[in-house]
Amino acid sequence: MRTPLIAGNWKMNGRRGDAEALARAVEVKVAALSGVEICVCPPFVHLQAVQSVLSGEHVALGAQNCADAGPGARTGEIAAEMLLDYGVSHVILGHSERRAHYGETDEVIAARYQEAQNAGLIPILCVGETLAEREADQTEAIVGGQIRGVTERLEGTGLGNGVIAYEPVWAIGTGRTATADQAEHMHAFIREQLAMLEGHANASARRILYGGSMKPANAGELLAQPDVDGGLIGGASLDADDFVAICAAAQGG
Ligand SMILES: O=C[C@H](O)COP(=O)(O)O
Repeated sequence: MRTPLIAGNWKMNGRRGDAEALARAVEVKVAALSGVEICVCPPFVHLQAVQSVLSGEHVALGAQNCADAGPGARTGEIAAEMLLDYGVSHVILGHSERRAHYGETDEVIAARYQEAQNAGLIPILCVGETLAEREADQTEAIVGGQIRGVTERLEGTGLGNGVIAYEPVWAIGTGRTATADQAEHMHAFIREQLAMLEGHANASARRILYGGSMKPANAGELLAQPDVDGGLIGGASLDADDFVAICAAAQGG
């Protein structure tokens, strides 16, 4: 039984006051929900402000990245263990925006994943193909390569307690979501790949989230798919009502 996880990726949005207000609204509105884990991932500089308005009972706190090495000479980076001081439990890694704008490779993403695991954080590893790759019939090759490219570099614990997020790049922030069939096909494919890498028991226990223009209007159908175990939500996570409606759709899903 996989408990669904809905994670809000606030990306690089909002000033401190906006972050506090959004977190406060989410905290109040999700209190009545059950059977779903909920996490919000504000920008680093707002982690403390958001932590201060969350009770810790209903909404977990996530970061949007962590460093590929321990504390030391890494200007501009945040070490995984530093996040622990702010009550952070989850960390998004390998988001397509990080891959595209900052050149993050599977190698560096694996190093970040290892650091996150060593600090006791729950990594949310993002994978997904671009539109050109999909149109060239390369979707499975790309996504399978991303999964292997990180998993095969991890020591000892493998993926551990991590979560996978399938995010087709062409669906991110575009309003064009994958159909429920497209999402389920790729989630089942990812689970097959995981089974080969870490065995059936681990693969069937691992949560695989969908991300890419998930909204209240399409969340129910996507989350009803057997291999879709939650969502990584961008735009809709900036509106408390929309985000909570998606969380409600995931209850018991
Ligand atoms: O991390 C979240 C994804 O990039 C999805 O963003 P979106 O919901 O705005 O399409």
